[in-house]
Amino acid sequence: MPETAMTQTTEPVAAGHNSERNAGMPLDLAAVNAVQANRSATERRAASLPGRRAVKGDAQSAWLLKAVTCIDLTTLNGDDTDGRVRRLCAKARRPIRADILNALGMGDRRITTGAVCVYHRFVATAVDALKGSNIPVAAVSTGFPAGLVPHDVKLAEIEASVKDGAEEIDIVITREHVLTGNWPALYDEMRDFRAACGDAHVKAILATGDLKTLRNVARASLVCMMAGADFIKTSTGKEGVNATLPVTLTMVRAIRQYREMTGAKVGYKPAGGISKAKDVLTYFALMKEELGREWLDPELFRIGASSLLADIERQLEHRVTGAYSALNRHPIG
Ligand SMILES: O=C[C@H](O)COP(=O)(O)O
Repeated sequence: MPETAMTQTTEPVAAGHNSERNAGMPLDLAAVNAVQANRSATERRAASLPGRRAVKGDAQSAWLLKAVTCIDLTTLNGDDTDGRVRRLCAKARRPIRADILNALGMGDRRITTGAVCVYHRFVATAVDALKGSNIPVAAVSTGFPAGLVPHDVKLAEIEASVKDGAEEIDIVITREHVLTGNWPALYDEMRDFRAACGDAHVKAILATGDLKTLRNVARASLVCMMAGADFIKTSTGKEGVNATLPVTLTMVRAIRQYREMTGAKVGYKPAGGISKAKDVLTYFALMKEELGREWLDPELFRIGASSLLADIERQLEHRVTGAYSALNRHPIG
C-alpha cells in the first residue's frame, strides 16, 4: 500500500452506516450455478499476500488506528455477564490509551471501534453502555452459532434484538441449504432475515468452515447478496476453521461480481481467529487490491474479533515507547 494512502487513514471516524443499502435482486440461479472457484489458484494468490508491501513506522500506526475503527469488538461466550459487556463497551469508546494516542499526535481524534457485538441477551446492556457514543450494537441473532432453531424463532430473535436497540444483526445461515445446493431455500431464508431486520443492517454469516468447498462459499455469498445482505461475514468464531485468506479472496471476488451485476456495494467482515495486528494489514492490502480504497472503511469493512484490539494497542505502544508490554497490560479486546 503506498504511503500516501496511509495518511488518509487518520481522519476521525464517526460510527455510522452506508446510506445506500443493498436492495437485493431476484434469485438468478443461472448466475449462481455458473460460479466456479479454483482452490489452488486462490491458495497461491492468498499465500503471496502476507508481508507483501509491508508498511512501517507512522504509516503502519495510521493503518492500525484505521483498523481499530473497523473492529466489531466482540464477546460471545457462555459466561458473558452484564459487567463484562459494560467493560467491553467502555473499551469500544476509548479503544486506545490516551497516552499512546497523544504520543502519536492523535489525542484530538475521536477514535472508537466500529461496533460492539454481543448475544441478544446483552443488547440492551450494550445500548445503554454506549449511549451518546454513536457506536452501533451488533447482535448475533437467529440461533447463533449453529442456526438450528426453528425459522420463526430466528425471526422473533431478530425482531427482539432490533426492539432492544441493535442497529446491526449478524445472522447465521442454515448450512444445510448450501451443502444440499438448495439455493432457493437459502435465498428465501435470507430474504426473511433481511425483512425482519427492518432498518437494522444485516450481516450474513456463512460459517465458511462448514461449507466444504470454495465454490460453495462463492455461491452462498452471491445468494445472500441477491437476497439483500448488507455485509457478508465469514464465520461465527466457533467453527473448526474460521476466517482465512483463501475464503476472503473468494468472498470479496463475489462482492466484486455482485457489484458488477447490480452496482450495489456489499461490505465484508472476516471474523474468528484474527488476533494479530500484522494480519489486519494483510486484510487491508487484499481489500484494496481486490475491491479498491472505498472498501477500507467501517461502512464496508469490519473485522469481528475479541482479542485483536489488545495486540493493536500493544503494537502502537511499541511504536511510541520502543518496548513491548505484556498482553495482560491490555486486558480487554
Ligand atoms: O464474530 C466474531 C468472532 O466470534 C470473534 O472471534 P474471535 O474470538 O476468534 O476473535
